[in-house]
Amino acid sequence: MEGGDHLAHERKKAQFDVEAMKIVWAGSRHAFEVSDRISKLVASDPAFRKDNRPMLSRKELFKNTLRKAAYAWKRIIELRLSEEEASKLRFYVDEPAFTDLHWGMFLPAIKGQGTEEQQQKWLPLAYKMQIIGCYAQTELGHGSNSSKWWPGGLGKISTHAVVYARLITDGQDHGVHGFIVQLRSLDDHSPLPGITVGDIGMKFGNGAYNTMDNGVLRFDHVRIPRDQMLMKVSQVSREGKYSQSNVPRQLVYGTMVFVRQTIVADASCALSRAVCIATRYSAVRRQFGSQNGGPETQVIDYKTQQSRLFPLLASAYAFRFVGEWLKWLYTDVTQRLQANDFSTLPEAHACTAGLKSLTTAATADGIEECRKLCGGHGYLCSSGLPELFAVYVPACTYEGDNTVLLLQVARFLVKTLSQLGSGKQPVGTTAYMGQVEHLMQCHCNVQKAEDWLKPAVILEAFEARSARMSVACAKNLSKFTNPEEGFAELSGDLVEAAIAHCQLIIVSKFIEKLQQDIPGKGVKQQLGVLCNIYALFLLHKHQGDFLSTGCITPKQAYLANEQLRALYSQARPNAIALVDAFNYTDHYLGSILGCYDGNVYPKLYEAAWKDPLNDSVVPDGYREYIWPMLKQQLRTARL
Ligand SMILES: CCCCCCCCCCCCCCCCC/C=C/C(=O)SCCNC(=O)CCNC(=O)[C@H](O)C(C)(C)COP(=O)(O)OP(=O)(O)OC[C@H]1O[C@@H](n2cnc3c(N)ncnc32)[C@H](O)[C@@H]1OP(=O)(O)O
Ligand SMILES: Cc1cc2nc3c(=O)[nH]c(=O)nc-3n(C[C@H](O)[C@H](O)[C@H](O)COP(=O)(O)OP(=O)(O)OC[C@H]3O[C@@H](n4cnc5c(N)ncnc54)[C@H](O)[C@@H]3O)c2cc1C
Repeated sequence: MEGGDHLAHERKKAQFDVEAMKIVWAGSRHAFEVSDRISKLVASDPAFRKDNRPMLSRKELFKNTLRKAAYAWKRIIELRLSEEEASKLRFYVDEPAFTDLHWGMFLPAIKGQGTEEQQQKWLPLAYKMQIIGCYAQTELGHGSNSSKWWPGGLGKISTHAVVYARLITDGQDHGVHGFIVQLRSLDDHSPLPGITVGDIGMKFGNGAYNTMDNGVLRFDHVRIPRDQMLMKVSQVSREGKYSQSNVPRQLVYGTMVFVRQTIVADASCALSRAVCIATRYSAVRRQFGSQNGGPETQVIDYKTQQSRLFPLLASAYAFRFVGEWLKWLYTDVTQRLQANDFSTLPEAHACTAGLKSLTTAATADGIEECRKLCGGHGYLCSSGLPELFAVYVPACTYEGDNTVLLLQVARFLVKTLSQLGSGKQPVGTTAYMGQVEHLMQCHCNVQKAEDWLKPAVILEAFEARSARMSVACAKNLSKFTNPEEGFAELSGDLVEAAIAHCQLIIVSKFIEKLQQDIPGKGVKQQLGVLCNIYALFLLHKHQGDFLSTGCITPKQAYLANEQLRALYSQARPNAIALVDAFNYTDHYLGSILGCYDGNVYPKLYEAAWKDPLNDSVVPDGYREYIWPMLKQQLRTARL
């Protein structure tokens, strides 16, 4: 079948209103309209072409990114795009660039940690891109005293950086503070005296994150004017006297709370993109199983394919909703901080750190699973999956290594439990710890598979598992005379307790979403199926935790799995429509396997001939290397 919509028969199977689901996915009608308009704007502009990325050398690739970034900025100004529209434009251009760090970290660091005066001086310059900044925290070695290593945008482009370094006055070390430092001349871009700066080299994958100039930076007797220390949290007077404002020191790390929150929202985008490709292709691909000469089976109909694919589809939706909630939490904590209420900062830190860790790990693994779900063709660059994986996977490391972040969550959980004794009632995402006595001894009430569809049953099982794992850690910790030693010794268990807590957050926010009014025929019902798939898939995957803590019985674990299989069958007819609801353009997906019309094979065939190797029938190098070898073989054969 040439042309036409090869997935039309699949789209007809949908049991819900896809247009209404698009609004739910986008967050609101307004968000949908902005996203739809900007995605089409980018897709229709040849200046944003990206299919040639894997073929370009590093220098060509980087220059191409600079061109795109400058062109995007020009379009933002010409079209008078709002901040929301501009960030959508960046999203659909789909190419990491120095501008990400400028807008995503340099500006927020000044906003969060600069005084009013400092903000007035630096923000207008940064907003007009008259200076370009990056965020320089990580070191080559360790200790905030060797070389900075990794900051994006630093290597070749940034004129300024917010540099994190130890502040020492009168011989006293006051710990790490942020400083605005000019790195390069605003006239000829050469590094200022005493500054050594450059790119750290090629990274994983062709194209991918190599559009970014991650950099190295060294200082040799560089003087930073006193008023360029970010002084909202602490100050140094003209006389060199150090003082602290009446705000928690942890605000120095506030930029990370902001960025981790955006990374969670971004995880749902990356995962949904991979899932969209794998789902469409699974409906197109047929392999084996034909009976009486009929067509072969669509691979999406294999239960094994469904049990690998549908939990990822459900996770994409789950991460979307938890990302939405996290955005609300971040806005709330920001408003509180402005009113000098710091009470929710530890929770915001724990939630952003933990959810960043969980969602990026699941997304990175999920993209790779989607590649495998597409069989051999998934390994072709034209599937879009290799580049997506290569560009995404560092999210497990940047903004805090995922294990290090889970240990931050574990500290927060242990602290929360220890405060129960003093009568402090836990709130927010740890409110369930207030019921710890009940959760330690409750019994799951599931008797038949359908009982697992009750939100209260699911929630109690996840709460009991999380509470019991945290309490077990706290009990074991109390056996150590040195708490830090105990924490180090038990860190493996603590990480698992943190994972259980974060999974509970994601499950509970999905359930809360379903309690809202959701318009559109069948939309809520489909989301209910996905929510149950997400929860029961986790329960099945981690059944060791649920069983060993006595939260469920082996029979109940068996029933959960039985229910999960039934849910996969319910999701099957809706699968294509559920990925159509992401509303991704073919340009954004960048994948032949995931193209909207499903016309995969002719496109794969055509794309192969565009590969530079096929420019000539006989390749370069044939005369030099192959021809002499063939001749040699001929001579040997005659002998
Ligand atoms: C108009 C155009 C628009 C265009 C728009 C374009 C927008 C584009 C947006 C793109 C978004 C950006 C893209 C991002 C790309 C990625 C770039 C990557 C950047 C980085 O990686 S930056 C470096 C990040 N580094 C880390 O994350 C290090 C991880 N380690 C930590 O986080 C450590 O905790 C620490 C280093 C911060 C501190 O360690 P330390 O040992 O000194 O302290 P503790 O861990 O013991 O903690 C002490 C107490 O402080 C609390 N804490 C820790 N961190 C935080 C925090 N962030 N917030 C609040 N509180 C925090 C702990 O809980 C401890 O508290 P306690 O009560 O004392 O126990
Ligand atoms: C693509 C990319 C972009 C980046 N962009 C920036 C940027 O713009 N600005 C910036 O400042 N930085 C940036 N970074 C650096 C990034 O923030 C760090 O790499 C990250 O925080 C991890 O730190 P590390 O590299 O020192 O890893 P390490 O801390 O050395 O981790 C190595 C291993 O040790 C383990 N480990 C470390 N500490 C502990 C512990 N306490 N307990 C148990 N296990 C532990 C980790 O789990 C990991 O397995 C970027 C990194 C990447 C890959």
